[in-house]
Amino acid sequence: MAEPLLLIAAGGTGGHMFPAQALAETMVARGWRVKLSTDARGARYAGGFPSVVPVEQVASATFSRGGAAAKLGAPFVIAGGIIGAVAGMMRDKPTVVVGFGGYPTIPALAAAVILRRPRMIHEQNGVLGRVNAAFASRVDRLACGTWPTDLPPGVAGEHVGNPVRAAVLERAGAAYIPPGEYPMSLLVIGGSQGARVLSDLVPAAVAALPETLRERLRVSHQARDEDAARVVETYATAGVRAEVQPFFTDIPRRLSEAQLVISRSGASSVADISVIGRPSILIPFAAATGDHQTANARGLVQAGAAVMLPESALDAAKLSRDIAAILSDPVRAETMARAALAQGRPDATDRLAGLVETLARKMP
Ligand SMILES: CC(=O)N[C@H]1[C@@H](OP(=O)(O)OP(=O)(O)OC[C@H]2O[C@@H](n3ccc(=O)[nH]c3=O)[C@H](O)[C@@H]2O)O[C@H](CO)[C@@H](O)[C@@H]1O
Repeated sequence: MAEPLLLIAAGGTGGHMFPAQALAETMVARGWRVKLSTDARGARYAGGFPSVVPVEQVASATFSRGGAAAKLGAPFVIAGGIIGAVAGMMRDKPTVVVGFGGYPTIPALAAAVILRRPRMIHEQNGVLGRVNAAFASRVDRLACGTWPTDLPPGVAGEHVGNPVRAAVLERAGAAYIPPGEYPMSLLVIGGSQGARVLSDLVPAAVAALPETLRERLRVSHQARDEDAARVVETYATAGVRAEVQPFFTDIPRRLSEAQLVISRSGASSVADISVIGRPSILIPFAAATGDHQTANARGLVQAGAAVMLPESALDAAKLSRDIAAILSDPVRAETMARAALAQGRPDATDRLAGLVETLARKMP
């Protein structure tokens, strides 16, 4: 008998593609054949998938970007995509279909509904994205990366967690050194694109810290290129040692060395902070769809692992007080670190793979 086939459908952002890649790697290792369905944007990330995974490109269609013509044409592009996906699915007969969110997942999920193939969704955020919400009641399983996740009435989700990178897993639960009378590390990250608000507020907040704290601080600050010069200058004027980069490629190490993390609450950032287990101040991106970054932060906040500061009510003075409160209280910082670790799901990929295999076993 041929190996079972998993069809993975994922949209064009890193936020959807990275967890999809983690599942692909695990299923290939478990002896499955895997196929990826994505659009041109997503295909840019396909190089990270195992080389045995063929990529089927669907036409991009979105209602949220582009001009009026693109939006008017989107239903036709999607309908064409569904017809193509039905034909492909009749030929390939995938054992299971998994969608990771984004418009490019519509053809594969719709074809799976039409042809009654076993199907599931993985939602990374604490609020369902538009496409995942549309299919939530039409799939066999709904796996959630964030917990709790806001779900429509009558829809049940299962918490599996968000897959994290192998380099993060290597430092899962690394020993935490609480703040003290020695050099301390503060990590400031804004997600894959960086975040201007953190460059506006954090250096000024750090500059306003009591001198005894300031002189012991070592800051790693992710700043967009256009913001870097003023960030560097504010830290230098305050006499604070800081390393400023547009993207740190060694985040797992910096996270594990940090006494405190200040971050946006994108799904993977929250997952990384939890799996390694560090105290954090989270500043959700207010314009995210359905305010999902606030929902992403909720689990850590409710567990006492993080302080959430909404951007609308935030200034450098308030942020400075919150940083000082955590860095001056090693017992609290250590409790927060432990609470973060308890929220981590280092086994997220395995749990997701387990759900796929359970669905496959239910096949007639
Ligand atoms: C602005 C926006 O809409 N962002 C969305 C985007 O997040 P976005 O892709 O910005 O952010 P995520 O937090 O999900 O992932 C960022 C990843 O980059 C890493 N990192 C960060 C900084 C750095 O210097 N180096 C580094 O390696 C983080 O540790 C993390 O692993 O997709 C996520 C998943 O759907 C959503 O939750 C976010 O709301």
